[in-house]
Amino acid sequence: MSAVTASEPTTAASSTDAALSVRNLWKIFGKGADDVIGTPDADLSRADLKEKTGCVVGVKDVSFDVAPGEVFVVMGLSGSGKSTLVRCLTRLIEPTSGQVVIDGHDMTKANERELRELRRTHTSMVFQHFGLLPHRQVIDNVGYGLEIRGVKKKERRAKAEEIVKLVGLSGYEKSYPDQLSGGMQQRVGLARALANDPSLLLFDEPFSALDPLIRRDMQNEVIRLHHELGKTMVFITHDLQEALKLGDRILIMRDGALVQIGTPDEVVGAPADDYVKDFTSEVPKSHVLTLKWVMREPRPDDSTEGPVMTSTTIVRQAARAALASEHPVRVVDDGRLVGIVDADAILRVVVAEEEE
Ligand SMILES: Nc1ncnc2c1ncn2[C@@H]1O[C@H](COP(=O)(O)OP(=O)(O)OP(=O)(O)O)[C@@H](O)[C@H]1O
Repeated sequence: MSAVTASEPTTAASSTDAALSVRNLWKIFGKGADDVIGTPDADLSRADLKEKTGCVVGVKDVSFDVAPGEVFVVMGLSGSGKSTLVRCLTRLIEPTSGQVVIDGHDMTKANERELRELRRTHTSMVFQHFGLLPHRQVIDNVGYGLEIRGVKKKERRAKAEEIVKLVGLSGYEKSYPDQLSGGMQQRVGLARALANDPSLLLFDEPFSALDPLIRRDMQNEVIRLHHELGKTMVFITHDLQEALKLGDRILIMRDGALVQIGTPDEVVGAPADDYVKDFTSEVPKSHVLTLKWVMREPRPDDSTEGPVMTSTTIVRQAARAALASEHPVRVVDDGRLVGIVDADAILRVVVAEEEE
């Protein structure tokens, strides 16, 4: 693409104001795991390390920050380390080394008691297999976390009822989990996570077991809840479409290591390597790429009469107006002309898509 792609990779929050800050996180499974980090063995590939020491790398020296209110997606193939990573954040799996800070609290330094408290008050997790209590009604499943925290029954009920309504389960308060469909059970899972009012919501492939249509509904539900509540979310998935749909930014993992972090359009527009390129090859580019990826430098002889759009406009949304105009699109950010998009540039993205 003859595009002006000059832009800094999206900046994450600096570690001081981040909702979640992860530094040099490692998880190595197996005997002698503690002795690997800091030695040349740590640089071996996952397969070579396993052959030499019997240890398996789950997470390999991963660092990133998540900004407050951000939806941060972690994706990768099966075995790439996503579940291990998300479990290390709250030390459901004990990291081998590294630092995890949630809302200014160093999870990795906390003692057992502090850790339990931090988990309860700052995080909630939504699992693939719901993890609901079968002998409890919906309302009591939703209020369970509050009960553990010692919240009085009346207050618990009121909060649970409010959240049940929020996730669209009104009328099902007295149902038991096995009386609900998979999608509804996962709504209960979501409600239970939200009832704790965590600052960080963790999702571990929550919709993987659902039918495609229900899955789409639930993704939309997450988007809606995010708009309403603005919670910081870390969302694990192996599905790129899901990652692109939900993520403000996406972290791509392979063999435990971080391969790329970027916004959806960065991952699709400038894949870091062939692994990411393979993932993104099937993605309809016009649905993800923004004008930033197809614009060229302005020239003095450019028409000043074309439609004006921002560089973050998705190509598909720009296409109709761009193609209907006799003049090229003027890309203007903060009152400044930053680029020009010719009809050709739009067509190249759309046509390339049809050829794939
Ligand atoms: N308890 C364990 N002991 C040894 N190896 C483990 C353990 N748990 C995970 N692993 C290994 O760590 C690597 C990462 O696994 P993990 O489950 O985190 O990947 P994933 O990306 O979440 O995969 P999936 O999508 O299949 O759940 C894999 O090679 C796995 O076999």
